[in-house]
Amino acid sequence: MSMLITGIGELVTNDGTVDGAVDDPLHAGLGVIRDAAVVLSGGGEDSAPTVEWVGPADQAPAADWSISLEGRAVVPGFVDSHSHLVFDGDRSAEFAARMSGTPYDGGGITVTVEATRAADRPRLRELLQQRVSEMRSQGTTTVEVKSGYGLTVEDEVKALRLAREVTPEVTFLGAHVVPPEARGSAADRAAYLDLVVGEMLTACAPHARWIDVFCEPASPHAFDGEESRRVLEAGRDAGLELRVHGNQLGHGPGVQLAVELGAASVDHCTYLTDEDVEALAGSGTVATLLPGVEFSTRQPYPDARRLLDAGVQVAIATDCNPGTCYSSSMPLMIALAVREMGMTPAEALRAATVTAAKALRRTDIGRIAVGQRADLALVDAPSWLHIPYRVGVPVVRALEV
Ligand SMILES: N=CN[C@@H](CCC(=O)O)C(=O)O
Ligand SMILES: [Zn+2]
Repeated sequence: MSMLITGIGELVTNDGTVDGAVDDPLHAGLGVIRDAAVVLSGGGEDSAPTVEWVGPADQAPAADWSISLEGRAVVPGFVDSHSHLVFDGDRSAEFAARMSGTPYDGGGITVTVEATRAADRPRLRELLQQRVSEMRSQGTTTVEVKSGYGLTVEDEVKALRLAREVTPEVTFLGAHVVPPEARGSAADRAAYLDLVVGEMLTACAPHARWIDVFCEPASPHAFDGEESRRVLEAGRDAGLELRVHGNQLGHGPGVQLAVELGAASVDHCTYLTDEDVEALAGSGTVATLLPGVEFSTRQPYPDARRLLDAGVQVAIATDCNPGTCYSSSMPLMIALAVREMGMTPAEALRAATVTAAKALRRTDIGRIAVGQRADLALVDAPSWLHIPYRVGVPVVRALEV
């Protein structure tokens, strides 16, 4: 079966070479076609529909079905490459305290660990599914989901198996923080790290694609450079691909380690030296910025302009989690990237789609081109620019095909 979607006022393809693309700096790199159409085909039990044709509406081929979007815009579905959706518990009071000056140091993660351990599987599944559907309703069609609020072998496996029900982009984050029961002494901390790279990794690796570590010497609860290296190397040896939480709370070794070990992405990047920027620019590692975190912790925003001008590949993601950013909204992240981090609207949209796909090493999403997955988001407006322009207004949602 094929479906023709026509009447698209503005189609963002993220393919700058596409025939008929608008030549205008406002849309630079987006491959925008006006008065466009796409044809989608396939889809069934085991395979997602794909894009079969893209171009001006007046050249569109016939298809089995046809709908008109009556001048609305279409963009590639957002790729949210960083989230922590498997959790229970409430930390809204922590947010309120931060708004009046209490700094974030990662300590509140323990509150979520306790609540998540206490929640049964159906409860966690329900919460996870609600959060994923909240994301779809704001245009996100791919999401990465981390464990990291279990921190026992059993609880980490439970989180990963649940995450796998909603996405293939599943990340083992046993090295999120040292759990409360292992904070008594240096020996307890070392034993926890042994567990993470030993029995926990063995049990978790079959359920995950990625391994991540909170590399943050500025937090007493997270991991330093050598500990992080150990986690990442063990994960790599177990067949997992690498991602890093780094340079969130202060300068540190996260970025250099991520680049050295060939991680797909290093996320946060709030505090960077010139050497960090230079290392990222010469690497295949994407810098994923999480502006909702700075919004919700009152930290300074990362300088996206500095990274882009140096030639770094920059993605943006929500980091949706109960501590540093309980927002699932990629449109909000785009607006913050534009307003607070020096990105143009076009750069921010690419960061939320095609570059975020790179942060997940995915080539089948993030663009609207022949052969790509048919992951589209519908903008209830004549231009994609309404995404940051109408901040806080639900103008974009995943297109159900
Ligand atoms: N920084 C580490 N982890 C999360 C926060 C987790 C939490 O506070 O619950 C983050 O990405 O910001
Ligand atoms: Zn995170």
